[in-house]
Amino acid sequence: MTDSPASSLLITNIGELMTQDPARGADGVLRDAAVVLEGERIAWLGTAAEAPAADAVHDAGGRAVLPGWVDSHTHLVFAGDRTAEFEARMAGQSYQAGGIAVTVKATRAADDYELTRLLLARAAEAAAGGTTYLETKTGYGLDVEQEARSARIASTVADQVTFLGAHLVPAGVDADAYTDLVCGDMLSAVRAYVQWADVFCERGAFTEEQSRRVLTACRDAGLGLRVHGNQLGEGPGVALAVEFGAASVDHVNYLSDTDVELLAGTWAGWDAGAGTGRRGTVATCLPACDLSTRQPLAPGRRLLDAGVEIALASNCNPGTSYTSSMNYCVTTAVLQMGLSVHEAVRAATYGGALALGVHTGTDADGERAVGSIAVGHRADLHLLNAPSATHLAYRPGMPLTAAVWRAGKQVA
Ligand SMILES: N=CN[C@@H](CCC(=O)O)C(=O)O
Ligand SMILES: [Zn+2]
Repeated sequence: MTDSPASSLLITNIGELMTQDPARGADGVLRDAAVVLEGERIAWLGTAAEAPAADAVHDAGGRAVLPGWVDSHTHLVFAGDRTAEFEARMAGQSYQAGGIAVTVKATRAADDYELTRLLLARAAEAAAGGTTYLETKTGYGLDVEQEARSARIASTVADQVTFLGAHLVPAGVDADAYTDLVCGDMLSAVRAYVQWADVFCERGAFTEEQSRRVLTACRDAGLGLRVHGNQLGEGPGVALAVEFGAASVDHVNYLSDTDVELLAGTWAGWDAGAGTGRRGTVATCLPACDLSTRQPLAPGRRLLDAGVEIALASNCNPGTSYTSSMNYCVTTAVLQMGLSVHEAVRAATYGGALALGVHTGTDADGERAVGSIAVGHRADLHLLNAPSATHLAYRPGMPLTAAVWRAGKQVA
């Protein structure tokens, strides 16, 4: 059952409130805590004994509350299914970028109503799993009209939208001519609907030179930049992302020492403890994708130890990662990537917000910071069916999401 919207809501009797607010120091955890939501924002937090009165009360029953997940990398605007490709992969075939074409065909064939319905269902599934802030991408249209349609539909559902016309060169099309199209008419057609641009810089997708052209054109058009890089082997993706000052480079499975040094260099002016200073390029790790493609897990531990800020995201898409479960990503990061629970939750909340530039302050639209629990931030909260966040790793696969508030409204 969902609460009806109240002007203020006190969530009290919280056993562990993991704020992920850097201003509270390395731990940022409050015990026996309470939070007051007022409209869309967090109005107060502190110990339950000191909580002010509110219009309504929700008893957390001693359970844990975290910031809602910030899923900073998804591809949710698609139709069709790639089960056969997944089965072939489980039987030993390797992932090839060319599989994207199967989804492009199905997506082009779906009408607006169907594509919107599918996207809404996926966004609802993500919210039910604790995701309160969602980025999604185009990239299954791959012509001017279809990319613009994907961007328009995505913008009606997702919090932020990324233009990924440079996902794959369609069969039978000259790669350089297609790159020109991405940088020209396609970019103009999507521009009104997107905040970011991305390029799949990988063998079988876009070369370094083509990626550079896409990033230059999109930067000149005023878009923030992100890169799909170093997913299937070492390559120029990370270096390009750093050169262009991209907000994030995603996948990062195969990193040279130089790649790690380059990423770490972007964070030289950042105080991770305080969450202040000059933001660098986030390394976004996608563990569900790594498992589904049987790639080595991204070296999250190595990146953190080098001083790189990381994010965890689902990469929900029909080819390499058909799940939006951020609980699963966090579980995997702890059990298999060597992150502590606190580090994994941070990467899936504050880290995602950093990767999308919404970790602090307000943006031009007056949107509030997400990914951490602090006064004035958007009231995005995830109540676990467990006394602590540790249970996400301790009880893998269990249904631990008890309730979710997005912008102050209970959505699960
Ligand atoms: N790597 C490129 N793009 C997606 C996969 C897209 C697909 O295979 O449909 C990814 O992030 O894994
Ligand atoms: Zn992706």
